[in-house]
Amino acid sequence: MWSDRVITALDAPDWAQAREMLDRLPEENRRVKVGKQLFTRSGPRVVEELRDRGREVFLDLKYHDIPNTVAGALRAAADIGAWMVNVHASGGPRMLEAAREALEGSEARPWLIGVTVLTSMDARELRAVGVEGDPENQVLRLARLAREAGLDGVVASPMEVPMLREELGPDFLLVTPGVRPAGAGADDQRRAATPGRTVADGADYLVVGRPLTRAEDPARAWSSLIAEMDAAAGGT
Ligand SMILES: O=c1ccn([C@@H]2O[C@H](COP(=O)(O)O)[C@@H](O)[C@H]2O)c(=O)[nH]1
Repeated sequence: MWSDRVITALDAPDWAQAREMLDRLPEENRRVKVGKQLFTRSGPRVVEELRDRGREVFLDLKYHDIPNTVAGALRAAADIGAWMVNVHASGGPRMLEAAREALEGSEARPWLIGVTVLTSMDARELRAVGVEGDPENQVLRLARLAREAGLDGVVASPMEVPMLREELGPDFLLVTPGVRPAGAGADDQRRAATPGRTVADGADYLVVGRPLTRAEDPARAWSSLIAEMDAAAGGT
């Protein structure tokens, strides 16, 4: 079902406004993402409220710290019932391995995903933090690290999906923010593509925020997103 492949980013200032966002979207939108702003303001009860409403929660806190600290945070994320969690792959192999080990034996183990290069960054910005070359090379390097450490997949932009599929095979999860319907503004995203292209290229999950949550009619925006995904996959 295409609806299960969309993760809606509930980027709201607090739970009351996140709930309003959710209420304007169809019930079939089962997968949602809680990020730093909402979690920092309203805390773990947001995950509980969303689960009570039948939603699966990608807890997008992008942990990036020493191995021991990341491991502890991930155990806490699993305890509160996150369905998907993530860490920055640039935290390095020992941190990634500690992350994987921390989740072993969790009652309901969340998917563990590595963030590669933020979709807001282009080659110029990467250079500013000391990484030469184009984002694709760095994405591949970090995705390989994530896979070697036993993570389930990576966050990357839609533009890297064909390359990652070819290099890492069909079973490694590709989670893609930076999705923009044709004609929509890119906002602060720099490596973006349309939902149709993202699906046709083989992404597993599309993370979509503002194009849905800031649409005048979020339910209509949802329907056209799903229709575009369906058409791109040949109506399967
Ligand atoms: O590289 C990344 C990693 C995470 N994100 C998050 O995804 C959503 C995208 O929201 P839009 O409104 O559709 O741009 C947002 O919550 C980011 O924190 C990302 O964009 N890029």
